[in-house]
Amino acid sequence: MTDSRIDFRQAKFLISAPDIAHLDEHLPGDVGVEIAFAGRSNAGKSSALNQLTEQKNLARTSKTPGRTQLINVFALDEHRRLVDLPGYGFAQVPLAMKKKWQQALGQYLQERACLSGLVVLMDIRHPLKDLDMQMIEWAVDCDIPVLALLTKCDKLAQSARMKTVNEVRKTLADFGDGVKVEPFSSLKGTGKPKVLSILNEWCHPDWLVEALADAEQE
Ligand SMILES: Nc1nc2c(ncn2[C@@H]2O[C@H](COP(=O)(O)OP(=O)(O)OP(=O)(O)O)[C@@H](O)[C@H]2O)c(=O)[nH]1
Repeated sequence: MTDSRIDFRQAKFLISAPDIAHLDEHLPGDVGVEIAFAGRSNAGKSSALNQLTEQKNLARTSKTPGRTQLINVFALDEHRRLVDLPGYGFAQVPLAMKKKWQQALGQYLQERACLSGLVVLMDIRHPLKDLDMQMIEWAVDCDIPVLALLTKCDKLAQSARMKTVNEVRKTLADFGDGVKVEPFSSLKGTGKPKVLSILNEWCHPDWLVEALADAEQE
């Protein structure tokens, strides 16, 4: 079957890269589908990746913000990958180091042709900071679908959670259908089926489904 659901539990660590030149050197090429996870330091990227793949230690989590400093790539299958990007917006690191990570992040986002979907993770208690908005706007400009994931939703009561979700949906509504907003908790698994369904859809762009069907027929 070419259009079956992706089993995200099969994710395997592939490579940690300081920049995309390193990715180009060590991966078969800028081909297939990559889904990237971006967000402010400490937004919960690594925890979300671990929850979505049901692996405790796939991505390294930390109480210390700014821990994810490299582009970490995980293979889902031969054609699809998940990418944990360096966290942005954390002030308390040496400027030179910060510059280097942000450069790697910008370069990945601008140059990686196989980038097929961007998950922008934001702590539900502090959503839509300037850098988050820049990230979302940039992806929309590049026609890349976005999932704004409001993390740590277990920290808010249901009513406060839905209030924030609705406010963020309202703010991002102008961007159209290409931007979705969902609450998520890595701790409780809240929102997981919805997120997996969106990621699964991104993993099946028409061009890839058609190419795989053609290859199967040959
Ligand atoms: N309560 C709660 N805490 C969470 C959740 N997700 C992450 N955390 C906590 O938030 C902190 C940061 O989580 P990480 O997953 O390491 O965040 P990150 O975005 O990968 O961080 P960087 O490495 O700085 O980029 C850790 O202490 C996690 O345990 C969640 O859903 N609920």
